[in-house]
Amino acid sequence: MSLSWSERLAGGFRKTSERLSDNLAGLGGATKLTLEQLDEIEDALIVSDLGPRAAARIRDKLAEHRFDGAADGQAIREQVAVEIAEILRPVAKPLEVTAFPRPQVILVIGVNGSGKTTTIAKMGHLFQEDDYEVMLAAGDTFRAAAIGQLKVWGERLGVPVVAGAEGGDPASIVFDAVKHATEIGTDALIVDTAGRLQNKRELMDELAKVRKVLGKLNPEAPHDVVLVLDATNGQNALSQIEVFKETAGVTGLVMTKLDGTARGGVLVAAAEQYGLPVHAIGVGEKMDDLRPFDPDLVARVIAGVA
Ligand SMILES: Nc1nc2c(ncn2[C@@H]2O[C@H](COP(=O)(O)OP(=O)(O)OP(=O)(O)O)[C@@H](O)[C@H]2O)c(=O)[nH]1
Repeated sequence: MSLSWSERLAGGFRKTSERLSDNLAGLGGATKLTLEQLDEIEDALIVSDLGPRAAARIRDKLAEHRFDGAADGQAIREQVAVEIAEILRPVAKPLEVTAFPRPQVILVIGVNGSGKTTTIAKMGHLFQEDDYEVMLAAGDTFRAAAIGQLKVWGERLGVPVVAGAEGGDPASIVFDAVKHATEIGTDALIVDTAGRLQNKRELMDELAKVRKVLGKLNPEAPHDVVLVLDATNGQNALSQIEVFKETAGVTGLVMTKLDGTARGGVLVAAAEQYGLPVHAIGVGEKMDDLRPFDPDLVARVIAGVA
């Protein structure tokens, strides 16, 4: 039996929400929380991957809160959901196609295996649902398999894929793709990049070259630099944001693999620490498994009150 969207989402945040619920159980009693209870809640939030900054902020808000009647575990979790939503709401921004002239050029970066290629296909599918014309570019020329994989997704979506040979120059592929997309009036051009972190200098040089070439055709491009993060990496996701922000000028995030054994709480830590837009979240390997990020639902799932 296939699981619903929110059931899968609950899976991805289970580690976070169960830990939080276990640690909040048995708390409460008065209309105001005691200092000791606030300490316990803050600790529970930290061990649930929300990070020290978000945990401290939520603690401060809870300290001011006067509960309606005696605060039990459920009431505390409800209030935690409200405070998490406050942190997440400002970063929830779907990727919008607004570029004029077309195309909107979206560079997609991320470490190998983060789900980058699959996410590109899923993003393309989301755009198609809104009646946008999509084109893909295989700028990850580092691995032949990556080019092949993108072509397969292109066929499934029924969209053109601009690709070159393995080891080819990504900047020239991107140039061809932008030129072609401009000529035929494609709305969104989504570019796969090698995005390897092993060699920062190489990555920076490659992206700088891609930007330079793009600028010749369209000074506004790339319009977006989207970093794909694997939620199963937990706190590592934060250090990836740090590095890619510096090397690639990330403008927004997509978090994938929020289905299996993810530690989704890290999304709250990322929102609090970096404030980068979260465009969408992925909860599976299929085409329609990427959805715009719903901050209120995610907050309630994390707090265990969804
Ligand atoms: N469970 C789950 N698996 C996913 C999700 N997104 C991607 N995957 C899987 O993760 C694996 C890696 O995905 P890719 O899209 O190939 O990742 P990539 O970052 O392009 O990897 P490279 O091509 O090696 O650089 C694949 O097996 C995908 O099916 C998701 O949201 N949930």
